[in-house]
Amino acid sequence: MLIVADENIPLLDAFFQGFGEIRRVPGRGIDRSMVEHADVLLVRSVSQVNRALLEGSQVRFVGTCTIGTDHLDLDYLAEAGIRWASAPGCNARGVVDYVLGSLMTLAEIEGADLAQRTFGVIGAGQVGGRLIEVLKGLGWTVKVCDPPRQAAEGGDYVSLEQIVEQCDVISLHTPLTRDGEQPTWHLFDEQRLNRLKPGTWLINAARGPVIDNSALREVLLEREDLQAVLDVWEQEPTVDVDLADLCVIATPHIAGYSLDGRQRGTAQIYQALCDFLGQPVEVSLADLLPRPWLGGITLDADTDPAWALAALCRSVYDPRRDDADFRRSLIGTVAEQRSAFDALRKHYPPRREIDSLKVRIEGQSAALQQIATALGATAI
Ligand SMILES: NC(=O)c1ccc[n+]([C@@H]2O[C@H](COP(=O)([O-])OP(=O)(O)OC[C@H]3O[C@@H](n4cnc5c(N)ncnc54)[C@H](O)[C@@H]3O)[C@@H](O)[C@H]2O)c1
Ligand SMILES: O=C(O)[C@H](O)[C@H](O)COP(=O)(O)O
Repeated sequence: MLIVADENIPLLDAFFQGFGEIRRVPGRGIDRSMVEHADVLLVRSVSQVNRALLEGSQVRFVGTCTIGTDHLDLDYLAEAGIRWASAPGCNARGVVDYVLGSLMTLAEIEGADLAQRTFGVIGAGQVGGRLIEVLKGLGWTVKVCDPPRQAAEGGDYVSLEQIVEQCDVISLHTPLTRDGEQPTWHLFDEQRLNRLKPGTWLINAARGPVIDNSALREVLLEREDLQAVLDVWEQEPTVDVDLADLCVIATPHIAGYSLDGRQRGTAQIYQALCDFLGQPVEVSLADLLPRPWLGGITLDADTDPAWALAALCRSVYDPRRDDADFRRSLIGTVAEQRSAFDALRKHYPPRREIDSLKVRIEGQSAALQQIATALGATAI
């Protein structure tokens, strides 16, 4: 069996060498000649998987080691009888850590009390759902907009307009969709961006085109009260440098790049391939994932809760370094910037998720206990 795989998928040998030959290819430059003799194609979000790539090939299984599936032409895969799998939720915690780290930075820059802000989460799936749990666990006010979920299950949801009118912080966690009843392409267009409350913080770690990037650039130029955090870009790896300059935090699509999340994505696709081939699952991620790096943090019961929250979040992930690295890369020609975007992602320094953090509180403090529990840290 020939497996053609994006060279940036971690643990390829550990999970897939038992199936046959693994041929590594550059994900962004993948073409027909590279896949025509493959039985299995393993990709990440930078490969467009469609008729143009696969027609005439012998590929029977496509696995994307990512949450997002907008780079797969699912209609074509169904029509061609090609089985596909993604890795739902694999790096959701990493994205939550990114949003939390960004909030700590925004609060510091703006001198804001996060507990006094109203949070709006758009999309309550794997990422948004976990984020909502953390924000509510911290005792903060959260409004949620997810029309598809609302239609399917009912529940305590608000409209997009209510989010725009009532929330001080808006975090986007929808898939990128262009069709259907609730398309998310340019969900935040010029009109909607202009209606944001004064002083709104807008965070996008979903997919770039969920916000009309040109409109956002113009609105940010006009309205200095707004603050934007962007991890994803409409034309990535090409970045609108003027827009990046106007953002408080700008990063090269690394929100979900925790070591745990990336390895979990590979493990999920390995399991899906075993299922497709009717083979037993023999390799376990638990045997491969490094032990947590941060043994534990001890907080004295008198620690100021706001300080403790920022310290815990930042001990896990602080986006300021990624922001600085990214801004340094936004020089030279567009071609140089595009390859720098990919290089920052390819050589991304490993980081762990907050789930692996252990917290011990010396003495009794309900406030600190609430923070540790909300973050998902393990009590020791
Ligand atoms: N930046 C990163 O590194 C990174 C990492 C992981 C995931 N992502 C992206 O984050 C997004 C969310 O991922 P997820 O795993 O939570 O997806 P998910 O499919 O689990 O959840 C998405 C939710 O959005 C809802 N939704 C769909 N259309 C909507 C609309 N018009 N308005 C409001 N809600 C809508 C769905 O009903 C669903 O509940 C995806 O775009 C994914 O590709 C980015
Ligand atoms: O969809 C996802 O899982 C994320 O956006 C993922 O982090 C993208 O990473 P890439 O596949 O581009 O390496």
